[in-house]
Amino acid sequence: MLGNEVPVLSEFGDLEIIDVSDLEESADSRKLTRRERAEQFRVCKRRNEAYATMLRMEGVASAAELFSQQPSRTICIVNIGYSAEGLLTVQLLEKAFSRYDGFERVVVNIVKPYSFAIFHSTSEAQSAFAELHDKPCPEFKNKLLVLEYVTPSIFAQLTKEPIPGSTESIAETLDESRGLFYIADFISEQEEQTILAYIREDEEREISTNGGSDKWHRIQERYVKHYGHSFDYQTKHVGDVAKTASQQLPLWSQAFIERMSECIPAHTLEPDMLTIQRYPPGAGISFHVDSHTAFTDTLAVLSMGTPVQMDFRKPGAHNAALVSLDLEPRSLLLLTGEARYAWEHAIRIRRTDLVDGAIRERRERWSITIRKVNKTIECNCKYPDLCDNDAETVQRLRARLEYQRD
Ligand SMILES: O=C(O)CCC(=O)C(=O)O
Ligand SMILES: [Fe+2]
Repeated sequence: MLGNEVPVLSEFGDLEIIDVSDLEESADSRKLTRRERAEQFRVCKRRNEAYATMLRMEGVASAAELFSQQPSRTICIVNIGYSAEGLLTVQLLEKAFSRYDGFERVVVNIVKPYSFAIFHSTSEAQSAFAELHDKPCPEFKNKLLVLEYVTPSIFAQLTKEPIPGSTESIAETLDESRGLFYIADFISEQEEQTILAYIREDEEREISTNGGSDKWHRIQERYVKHYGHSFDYQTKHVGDVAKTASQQLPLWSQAFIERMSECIPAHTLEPDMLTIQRYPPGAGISFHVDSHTAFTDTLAVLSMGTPVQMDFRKPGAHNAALVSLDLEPRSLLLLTGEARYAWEHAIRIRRTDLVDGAIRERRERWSITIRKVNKTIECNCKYPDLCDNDAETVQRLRARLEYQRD
């Protein structure tokens, strides 16, 4: 068991992020076997990431702004929050902390991968801290808990507590007036089955004609396949043509693309790129805005299989408000204008969604995203927060385009 041998990463003043490669040289790690050392690297890396995520989400540059050097009755669990365990997180944390005298409650916010445990008194919190910090926690598969004392007044969720999964804290809404269109039952069940059968058929054909390999690419836990153009996940722009399943959109997509245009004529898309994504249960896509300079205004997402919750947030805001939208199978989502350019969207990586107070298990989901490539690689939107028009990578892509034109 590694226990206390794992280096402590948080130093006051500034957060000290340990370079995991330094561990190789440390006297302690030399006594460990290769396997133990690999495990130590992994734990250390995860811990670095947990601190960095918390700083980023709270919008602060240094750990000293978040954590208190003095013990307090409120403990932050830096590396456990609402995530893959979904609502269970609350119960598991309660189980872990309620073993100690003076435990009052845990606070978990559905948007945050960290959480808080509150005790009646500072001395009771200190006893729990001493027992739990940096120790394997049986409730979380023996993960080492990373704890810090905090002053509650600086965390919005400790002063005003949203119920996990509730939408009460939403300060803004997204609707048609802001460019979000949601059309339930855009295709019928029969059409959904037909499209899924075409997807399977294409895969079988690829395997038989490509010496046993298909055109799916794995991105984190999900699988993607591109038609028309491929996508480069580094540059967030059009990628290598060899990575497409075909340079044409599939024939079977024509009918629903036409229907899309009829549905909302003002947002006719004339798409030249189609991406199929397959999400096994628990998979998701992290918060992002589809590059402004890579694609034109309207983005369309057709959902199939199991329903899933999509979250939207405005970037940069301290304790960003979240808007959640349930994407039902067979629905079509259109993101245009403000909803497309000024909000980030994500599908959280977790196995359950909380919908109307009930836990819903996720099963397999497919989505088809339809876009038009922005040939100029330029954007002059009025939403600069998320605009990549001036990004160095984009300037380089534009320069290359001009060079090719000359
Ligand atoms: O799969 C989805 O529903 C959304 C996918 C998405 O946001 C994207 O590919 O940019
Ligand atoms: Fe997206």
